Amino acid sequence: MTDELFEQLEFIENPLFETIISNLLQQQYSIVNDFFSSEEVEVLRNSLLAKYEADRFKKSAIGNRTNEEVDKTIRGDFILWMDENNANEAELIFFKKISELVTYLNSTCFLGILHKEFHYAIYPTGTFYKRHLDTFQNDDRRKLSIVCYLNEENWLCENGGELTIYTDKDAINILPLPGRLVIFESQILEHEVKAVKASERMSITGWLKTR
Ligand SMILES: O=C(O)CCC(=O)C(=O)O
Ligand SMILES: [Fe+2]
Repeated sequence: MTDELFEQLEFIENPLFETIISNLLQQQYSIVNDFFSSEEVEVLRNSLLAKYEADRFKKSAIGNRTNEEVDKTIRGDFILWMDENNANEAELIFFKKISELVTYLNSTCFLGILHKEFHYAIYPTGTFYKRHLDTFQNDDRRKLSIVCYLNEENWLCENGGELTIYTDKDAINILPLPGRLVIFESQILEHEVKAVKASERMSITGWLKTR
C-alpha cells in the first residue's frame, strides 16, 4: 500500500526550479533569464498590446482592491488583471509554467501557496513606481512577487525602467529584458521601478499568496 503511494508520487528534480529555490533561500530574490522563450514573449506581448489598444487597461492604484487610491507621484503604470479562467492561448502558456513552479515550491518548500494573482502592466515613457513593499496593511497573504518582462529584444540601458531591489547591503539594478523573470520575497524586499526614459515598458506582475 505504502509502496504504491510512493510510486505515484515519484518526484522529478527540476534544476531551474532548484536554482530559484536556492537563490530565494540565500538572497530572497532570484533572476532567471529566458524563463519564457522569445516566441512565448512575443505571443504574450501581442496579447497585452491587443488588450491595451482595446482600452481595457486602467490607471494603477496603490493599496489593494478594497482600499485603492490612484497617486501618480507614487506609480504611473497602467494595468489589467488577468483572468486565468478565461485565458487566451498565450495566457495559458504563461499560467501553465507558473503553476508548475508553484506546485514545485509547494512540494519542496511547503510554502502553502493557495492563490495567485497576475496583471499586465505598461509603463509609458516618464512613468515609474517609487520604492515600496508589495504587502498591504490590511492583507499579508502575498508571499512571493513575480515579474516577467515582455519588452522587445532591443531594450536599451538608456531606456531606463530598471527594477531596483534593495537588500540589506546593496541596490540590485535589473533591466527589464524580454523573457526575464524576477521572483522575490514580497514581505521583505523593498523595490522600485526607475523612470522609463524612452519606449513603453511591458510586463506581467503577480503574487503567490497563502490563504
Ligand atoms: O515591473 C516591475 O519590475 C516591478 C513592478 C512592481 O513592483 C509592482 O507592480 O508592485
Ligand atoms: Fe512591487
